[in-house]
Amino acid sequence: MNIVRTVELGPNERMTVVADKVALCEATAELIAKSAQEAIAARGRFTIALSGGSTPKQLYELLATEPWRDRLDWSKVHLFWGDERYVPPTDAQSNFRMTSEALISKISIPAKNIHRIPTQPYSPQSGANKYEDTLRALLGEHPQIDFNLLGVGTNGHTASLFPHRPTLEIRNRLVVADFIPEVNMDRITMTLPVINDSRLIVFLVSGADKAQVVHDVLRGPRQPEQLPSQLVHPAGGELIWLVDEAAAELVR
Ligand SMILES: O=C(O)C(O)[C@@H](O)[C@H](O)[C@H](O)COP(=O)(O)O
Repeated sequence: MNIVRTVELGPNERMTVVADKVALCEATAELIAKSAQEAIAARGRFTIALSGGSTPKQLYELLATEPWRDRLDWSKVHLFWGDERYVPPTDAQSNFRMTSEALISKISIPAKNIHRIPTQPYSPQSGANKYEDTLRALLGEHPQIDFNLLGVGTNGHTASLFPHRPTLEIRNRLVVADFIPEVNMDRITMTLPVINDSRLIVFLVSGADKAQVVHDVLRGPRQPEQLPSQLVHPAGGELIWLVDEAAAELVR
């Protein structure tokens, strides 16, 4: 991993800065491969929650090429999603569709290892309920996902936990649905307890347009209602902000 600098953010939390988006994807792929190896050795499988958005797409494409494709034992990898847009899986906005095109269609992974968030024909709320059941059935009452990949929006949202939404307060559900006025869409999202119980949480952030929000989340005053990403702190695991130089510019 070609690290430019590392910033300690707190116990079990750090920011790792790499040069650019290419280096960011390489570094994340390396982290995924290492976590997968450890999880499979310890527990026989690797569970990863994927995110949507433009940044991860390039990462998924990279994971589908050598050497990464062969380094991962896909038969023991279980794919989950941290959030989904409430659209059919064939829709251009679907996180599942994006991941399918970039990664799933190019690797050999058993269908039973792919756990997508249900959308239509279910309602948003029943899709969320069904996904919660899936998580409970596969991972128990208090799921500990091995690797939770997150992004941050320029407004501070992460997964589909948006500023000032009641979902930020929910502690007794694993998955919820929420209509997000600013994007005019229903979303289904893992809640903070699930995210924070993950063994490793990784924020993947790239580009100068993210520099201000990265600064505000990590160094600005605590205002979690405004900046939901400030609520992400591992309960017992580790948190890494993997950021390229342009996005890390304002954090010293
Ligand atoms: O489905 C989504 O849109 C997300 O999971 C979302 O939380 C995303 O991670 C951020 O909006 C950052 O997205 P970018 O990486 O595209 O900026």
